[in-house]
Amino acid sequence: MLSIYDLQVTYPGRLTALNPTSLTFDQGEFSVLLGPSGAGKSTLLRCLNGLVRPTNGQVVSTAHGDIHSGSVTLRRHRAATGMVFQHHHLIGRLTALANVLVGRLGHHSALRSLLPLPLADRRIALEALERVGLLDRALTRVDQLSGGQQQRVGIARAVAQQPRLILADEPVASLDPATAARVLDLLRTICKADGITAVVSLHQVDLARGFADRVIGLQAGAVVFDGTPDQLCEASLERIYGSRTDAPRAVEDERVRPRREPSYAAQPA
Ligand SMILES: Nc1ncnc2c1ncn2[C@@H]1O[C@H](COP(=O)(O)OP(=O)(O)OP(=O)(O)O)[C@@H](O)[C@H]1O
Repeated sequence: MLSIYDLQVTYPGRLTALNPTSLTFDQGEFSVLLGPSGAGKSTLLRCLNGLVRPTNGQVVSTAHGDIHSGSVTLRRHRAATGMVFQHHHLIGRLTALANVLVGRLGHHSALRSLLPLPLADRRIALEALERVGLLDRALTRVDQLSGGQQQRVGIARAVAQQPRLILADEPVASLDPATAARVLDLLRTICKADGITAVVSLHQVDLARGFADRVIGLQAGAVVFDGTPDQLCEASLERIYGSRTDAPRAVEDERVRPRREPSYAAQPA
């Protein structure tokens, strides 16, 4: 569905945030990126939607080929890619519905999106809000919603985009453990129902174990683990986090979903 080949990112100042890396993300796969701060998780995610242009290597989607082969290709790839951020990136003074409608803008020309969007877009946005359980809050300003509700609006906005790919950068980092598990469960459920490929960066190992089909561990800009959650043992965590004591503490909450059988085979490291 989406592959990266020898992808490398060196930022100005010559800091290499991502060493040459090759990975393939299969259609419908729910992958979690783990790694300590500065390991390169955000850089990898931002490369996947073309927000960061790699120093070397390629990002190739089945639908569009090399995403940097032209501005139209990049625009199409981005239109098919939903983003979910830690701090939501919502407009607080606007309603939940207005924020979700932002997800529809990529389906229209810049000129057309200056006009009110068609009713069909409003229907899609309302359906997305219904799927995240917030239809009754459609006309509430998002700055009057809780953090968990705001993140569900962020997910609805990505879903309303009708994407093939969702990239989520620490989507539950600002939430309490129980809310974090519920929001992640919702994201996974929607991705699985719609066959959306998801790449999600997390700091909580337990959530990765509970929700991922595949875990990719990064350390200092290199992939040091690539496998199923079952394969994520103490030694793997040590490779990712450097030492056992550096690994984020387990989330002790019975509402964290129990591990299910992984639906995807381990990828080669
Ligand atoms: N725009 C930038 N310019 C220069 N250096 C950058 C830039 N963005 C990130 N970096 C550096 O690249 C490295 C990887 O950063 P990145 O944000 O990808 O890590 P991360 O794993 O997402 O970290 P965190 O978990 O703290 O968000 C870090 O050393 C960071 O300081």
